[in-house]
Amino acid sequence: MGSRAPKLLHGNGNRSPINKQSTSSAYHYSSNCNPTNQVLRNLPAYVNIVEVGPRDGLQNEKEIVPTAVKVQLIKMLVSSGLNVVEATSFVSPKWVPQLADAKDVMDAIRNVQGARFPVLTPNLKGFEAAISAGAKEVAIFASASESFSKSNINCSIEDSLARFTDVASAAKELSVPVRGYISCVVGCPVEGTVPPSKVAYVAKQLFDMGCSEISLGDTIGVGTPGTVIPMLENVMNVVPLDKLAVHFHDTYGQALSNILTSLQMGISTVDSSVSGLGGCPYAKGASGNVATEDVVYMLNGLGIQTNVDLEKLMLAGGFICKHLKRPPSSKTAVALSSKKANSKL
Ligand SMILES: CC(C)(COP(=O)([O-])OP(=O)([O-])OC[C@H]1O[C@@H](n2cnc3c(N)ncnc32)[C@H](O)[C@@H]1OP(=O)([O-])[O-])[C@@H](O)C(=O)NCCC(=O)NCCSC(=O)C[C@@](C)(O)CC(=O)[O-]
Repeated sequence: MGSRAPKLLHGNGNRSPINKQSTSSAYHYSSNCNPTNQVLRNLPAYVNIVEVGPRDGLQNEKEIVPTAVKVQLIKMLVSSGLNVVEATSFVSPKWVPQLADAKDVMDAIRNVQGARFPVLTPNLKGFEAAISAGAKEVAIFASASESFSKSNINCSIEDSLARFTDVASAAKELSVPVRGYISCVVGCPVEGTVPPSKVAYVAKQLFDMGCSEISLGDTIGVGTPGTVIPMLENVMNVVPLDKLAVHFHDTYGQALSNILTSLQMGISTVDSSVSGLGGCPYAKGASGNVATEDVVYMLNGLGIQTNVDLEKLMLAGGFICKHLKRPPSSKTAVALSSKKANSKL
């Protein structure tokens, strides 16, 4: 069913609006990529970045981040040009206390223009609360690993799919788009290797229930191109390529290579988290998401449009890291701050 032919090729024009990107030489080394190069020619001309920092990035933080700081972070991310910012989750506050202020966050960003603000909803209760709070898009989150499904949402994969069918039907009635996540697409902290066929099975279920996009999450960051390619091939056999996104954590430093591989296979939607914040509270040992700054830096280098101004994005990363009392941790922020420090010597 899924076509392997990439939709957006270098030099083929673009469906998405493109703002001016930062071209300051400190932030951007211009691309000399030849779009006819064999290796590069399947790359998309535009990559849609789904910024998950305010949700995935913060959900694991022990100290409660004040609502005003979350709202300021979201506003700074939007002003950097990111046009999809996952804002929060309508989950049980007992399970994820950090996001107990979901309604307040949504109230505060109600009038922010220029971006979509999807939110996570694990069940109908969460969906109804999200819609009452003004959410226009939601996301449901399944797993390809039985053990992770139980630890993350306290039910089996099949039970979760039944719950998500209810959410997807309620969303359809209101014409609310639903994103479907799948966790543990290559590995599970308990079960180890996850078979690609299992990921494809869950992906097909989510697609059939009406998900407009399916994000494939390497929750514990164990994937390499060697495991990501067969997983994507299996999923692409059952879900159209343009409905797929990738979501990599960077535990083993493989996230950017996995993203590049995914782009070469025709994916053009990538999740990432400002300053590499994140980690799932129910995936012990998993490190943060790939940093949005590093994704943008790589895409700039490849001459791929993103809409994102790297300089403004780094201000957002600096802002949240200052609040969390830790240095910005994207490779790009570290490199540019040491470059600045050296230039002052
Ligand atoms: C799914 C449940 C709710 C089941 O939790 P449960 O305890 O099995 O559910 P329950 O139906 O028995 O309800 C227990 C209590 O929670 C309440 N409740 C029930 N639902 C809600 C709701 N929506 N909002 C607020 N409250 C809710 C419910 O009202 C009740 O309250 P009580 O009577 O005890 O006072 C729970 O397990 C949960 O909230 N889990 C969320 C875990 C989570 O957010 N994990 C992180 C997100 S997934 C992720 O990060 C991975 C991803 C997406 O980024 C991709 C990747 O990297 O892999």
